[in-house]
Amino acid sequence: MNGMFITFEGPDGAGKTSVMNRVIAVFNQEIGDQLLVTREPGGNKISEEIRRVILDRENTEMDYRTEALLYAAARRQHLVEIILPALKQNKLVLCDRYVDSSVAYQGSGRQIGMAQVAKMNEFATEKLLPFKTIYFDIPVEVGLNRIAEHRDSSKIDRLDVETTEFHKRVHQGYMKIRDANPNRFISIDATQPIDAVVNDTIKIIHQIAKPYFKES
Ligand SMILES: Nc1ncnc2c1ncn2[C@@H]1O[C@H](COP(=O)(O)OP(=O)(O)O)[C@@H](O)[C@H]1O
Ligand SMILES: Cc1cn([C@H]2C[C@H](O)[C@@H](COP(=O)(O)OP(=O)(O)O)O2)c(=O)[nH]c1=O
Repeated sequence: MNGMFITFEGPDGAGKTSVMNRVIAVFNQEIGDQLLVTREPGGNKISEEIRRVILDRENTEMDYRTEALLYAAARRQHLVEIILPALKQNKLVLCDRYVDSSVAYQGSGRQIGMAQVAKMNEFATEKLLPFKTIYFDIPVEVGLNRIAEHRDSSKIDRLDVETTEFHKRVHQGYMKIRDANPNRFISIDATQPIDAVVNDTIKIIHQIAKPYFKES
């Protein structure tokens, strides 16, 4: 497999989406169509439909294992339709969330078990992991406060309305994944002002993906 696969991970409200949008603008100038930016769950028709089912606030009866399976199904389709073709074309792929989100949210947050969720996702991904994962490090309360302060209430989804306890377990899950993968995880202080977070992110990606930027 060619190309380079990098993921963004972190709790809700860490600023991944905002930073990703700013980073796209810069990298588009620098490497143009060598770049593919995408997000989970979604990015293609089938995965977007699954995403709508998962995040619908009306779906209160959804079983936690169903939720985990749906994320894995959306992930599989997104991998096959979007990520793998881009990697085959040697692209730099930046993806907002991937397997670590399931292990942290469903495995730890929902308490299904991190090892089981990781195992189930190995089936979905055929064990493809990112080369590096940029972790947006932020205390749970700071992330949740950002969402409460800024987000349009019509956009609040089924996971945003979860309890602080749930989000704390998600955070603990991320800490365990980070400790178990010190070579893959690179942490960014996501509590900084957005300009600083964007600069750190760009600097790190320039470093990890040097060959893509050598002519820019
Ligand atoms: N560094 C930052 N400082 C303050 N507010 C931020 C920062 N980054 C993002 N935000 C705000 O926090 C909210 C959540 O950010 P978002 O990018 O959607 O996070 P995520 O995608 O990680 O859930 C948004 O309203 C955004 O404007
Ligand atoms: C990919 C993935 C996301 N999620 C959750 C995290 C978010 O709360 C939600 C995705 O919604 P999204 O609006 O994309 O959130 P964010 O901007 O924070 O990335 O789904 C899981 O629980 N498991 C997963 O495998």
